[in-house]
Amino acid sequence: MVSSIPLFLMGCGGVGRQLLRHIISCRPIHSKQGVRLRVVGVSDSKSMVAVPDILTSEFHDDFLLKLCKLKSSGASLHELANSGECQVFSGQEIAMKVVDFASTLRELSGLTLVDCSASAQTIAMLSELVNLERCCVVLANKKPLTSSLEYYDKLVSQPRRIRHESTVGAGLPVISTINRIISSGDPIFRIIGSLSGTLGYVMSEVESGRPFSQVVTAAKSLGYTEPDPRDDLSGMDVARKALILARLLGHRINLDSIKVESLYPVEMGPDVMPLEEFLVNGLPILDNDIKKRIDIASSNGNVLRYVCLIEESRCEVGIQEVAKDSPLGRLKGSDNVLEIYSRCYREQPLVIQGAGAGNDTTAAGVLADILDIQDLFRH
Ligand SMILES: NC(=O)C1=CN([C@@H]2O[C@H](COP(=O)(O)OP(=O)(O)OC[C@H]3O[C@@H](n4cnc5c(N)ncnc54)[C@H](OP(=O)(O)O)[C@@H]3O)[C@@H](O)[C@H]2O)C=CC1
Ligand SMILES: N[C@@H](CC=O)C(=O)O
Repeated sequence: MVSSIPLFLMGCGGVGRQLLRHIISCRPIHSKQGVRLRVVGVSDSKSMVAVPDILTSEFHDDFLLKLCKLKSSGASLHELANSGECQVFSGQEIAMKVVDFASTLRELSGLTLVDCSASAQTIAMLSELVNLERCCVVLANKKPLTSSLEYYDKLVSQPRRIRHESTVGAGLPVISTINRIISSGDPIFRIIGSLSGTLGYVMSEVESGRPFSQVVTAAKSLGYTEPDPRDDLSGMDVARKALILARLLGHRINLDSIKVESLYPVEMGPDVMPLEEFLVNGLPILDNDIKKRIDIASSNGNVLRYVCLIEESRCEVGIQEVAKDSPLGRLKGSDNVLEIYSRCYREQPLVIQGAGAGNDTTAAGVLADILDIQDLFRH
């Protein structure tokens, strides 16, 4: 018996495109597992392409590769309008069409909505659709889970139908591990770690002598940063991950209850300075300050790490001086590390460590999540 899983992908940037490539290259593995991933629609910030007949057709792999190539060149999906292989929608039509597809497919097979955008615009639609029978949601995007508690509650109200492993730790098994610990009745009382691939990479590279501005630019081209790297440098991206973990532990808090430390001043923020200007002129202004802070830590025999701490009612993220020879201090490159303390892991924490950012590992995490819900699509 084959599970045919219709997929709608929102966002075809670095992660979304890598997901499509993984889907194509894993076809033989999935076939052995009795699973067929049927991509029926893809959207970017302006347009959406969908198969001509949502009930029966799927995008061919050649079309998906063409789509990836087009998006890698910076073009809009709208340019596929004349290909004769898809329907194209834009603006308000997109959300209406997705809801329409989900309603049509719910009787037959269901639909998996995969959010690989970094947008808040997907939140309302996802939180409604997850409640539609046989509709599943897989997220790399952290924003749906870090907006209001009302949206959060709606999204997690169907736990079998939502997966979001890649929202924290990219491909690392963080969410599934915590869920297992919680389900076993083992109370988690402390989580501490370094949860930003970008900030981990930046700190360890600046330590080895490279200028901050150069390293941030490199992190962006390696696919570690958010679309606007200030989301990482402000600490907000880590704060979102901290909020996802804290809410998973049952803390009824919002983003604004988290103490966050930014690496740049407010006058360089997204509301004040255009991204291009920040990358070209803003970043180099920060080089000396960051180097000075790292040198001071080094003269104490320490290193700087951007640390996330969740403990009882405390939830904070910021720079800390840590011993070079500690689990956090030994981190290199884009690795994340997470220490979980619970009744069973009281003295020696359960430690999860590995690559915490990058298109490849993140897309792999998303794909594993999609496969994890395959049972819901078996007939
Ligand atoms: N990179 C990483 O290491 C990790 C990333 N993530 C998360 O994965 C997500 C994607 O990251 P990444 O691929 O690097 O980001 P990119 O900026 O490369 O891609 C974002 C994509 O989302 C599209 N988009 C924007 N708004 C919408 C919308 N309203 N509806 C549908 N699509 C939209 C963009 O469209 P357009 O092409 O038109 O601009 C673009 O294709 C982010 O939420 C990020 O936090 C999570 C873990 C790790
Ligand atoms: N920008 C993030 C990517 C993963 O969420 C990071 O640097 O960790």
